Amino acid sequence: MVTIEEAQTIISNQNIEFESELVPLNDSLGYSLAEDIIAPFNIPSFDNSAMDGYALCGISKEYEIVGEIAAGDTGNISLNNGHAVRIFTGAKVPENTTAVMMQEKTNVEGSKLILDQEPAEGQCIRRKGEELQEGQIVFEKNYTISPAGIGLIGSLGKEKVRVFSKPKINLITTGNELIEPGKPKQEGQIYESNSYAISSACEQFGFLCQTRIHIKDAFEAIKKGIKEKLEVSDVLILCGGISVGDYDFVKEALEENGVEELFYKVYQKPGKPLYFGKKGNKYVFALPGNPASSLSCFYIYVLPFLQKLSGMKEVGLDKFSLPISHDFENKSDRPSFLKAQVFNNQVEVLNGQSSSMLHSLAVGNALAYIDAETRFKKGDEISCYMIF
Ligand SMILES: Nc1nc2c(c(=O)[nH]1)N[C@H]1C(S)=C(S)[C@@H](COP(=O)(O)OP(=O)(O)OC[C@H]3O[C@@H](n4cnc5c(N)ncnc54)[C@H](O)[C@@H]3O)O[C@H]1N2
Ligand code: MOO
Repeated sequence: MVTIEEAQTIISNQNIEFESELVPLNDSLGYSLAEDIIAPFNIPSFDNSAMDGYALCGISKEYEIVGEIAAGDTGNISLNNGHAVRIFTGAKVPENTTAVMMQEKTNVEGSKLILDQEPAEGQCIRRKGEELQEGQIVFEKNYTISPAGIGLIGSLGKEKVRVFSKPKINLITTGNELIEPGKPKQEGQIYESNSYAISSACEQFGFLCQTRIHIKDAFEAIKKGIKEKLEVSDVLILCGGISVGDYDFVKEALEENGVEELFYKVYQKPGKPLYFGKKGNKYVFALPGNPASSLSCFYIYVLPFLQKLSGMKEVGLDKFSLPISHDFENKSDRPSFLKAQVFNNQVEVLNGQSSSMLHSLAVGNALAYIDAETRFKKGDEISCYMIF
């Protein structure tokens, strides 16, 4: 049995052999860069107008309009003192432009342009290189690509980016009592639901569970399933059958497949029988079958590991310390992750904390971490991991 901190340290200390791939920019959201992105040219790459209006040469209140430049025009026009050209947002400003005046502050009389006020030098001009200079590092390796990041990389003219590959994940659920939703249910059976919760939690954070299979509580079948799925996985997630019952075959089946145990059992509630192991550069999490245990363990242990494997710098759920909105006593002798709701900068620990109960996890948005046998008074600060 290890502590929560020990388990987290074992997970985060794994030496990872990172793989990278070239992906189309459009598919790169949520991936982490496997190389620095360097600006191949200045952004903006030419001085351009920030407004629809007039490019002006010299400081005055009256100008002669001598032409027009639209966005995308490539011509090289040069202005003389007292001249103005009609210009539009994003269009290249002519040489010798002193300033741009937005059209709302101008009056046109024939070819004369009359301003409400004199322009300030340089106003409404976006200068070449003011955002990024050629050769500058735009994003460092390990940057996780956001929508704005995709936009900026696109503006550098790149159509593909080299990113760290995301882990290949497969999921095995076990248990004789479990049947697929949609099928008729007999007394003593329950619907299999953990695979839905875990695979969608993967998706929530940009990971894909390649396959989900279900195996009955039969040692040989579980052993065979692990062998097959381990071959095609970077991370194999099992769910159920990891405790100490006569039909809990997962740990032994992992051993027989040559998986080395990195830890088994964490002093926590829920999720005590959590298992983590490895075979070569493949990793296995065996999550306890109780629905709230498996999903909590996914969030606290599996997610940061998947993110680490994907080359992310910041891993794990967002964590905040917030005041609790009511008195609370954790009666458990184990440190606990409690289903909670963060609202208006306060934390409410929800009813229905049993490891088998998903409703509180489904309507809540956080896991509140509380030490064993601890009392909280309303207003005391409590650590919250945000799950949504
Ligand atoms: N004698 C002991 N018994 C148990 C201990 C213990 O220390 N000593 N630990 C308890 C704790 S804590 C947990 S958590 C569970 C975990 O057990 P398993 O990982 O072996 O899970 P199962 O027994 O297979 O299932 C537990 C529970 O969850 C339901 N389940 C399982 N898989 C699914 C699924 N895919 N979808 C929906 N529900 C699922 C299953 O029907 C059981 O009700 O062990 C305690 N026992
Ligand atoms: O640790 Mo178990 O997950 O309490 O039910």
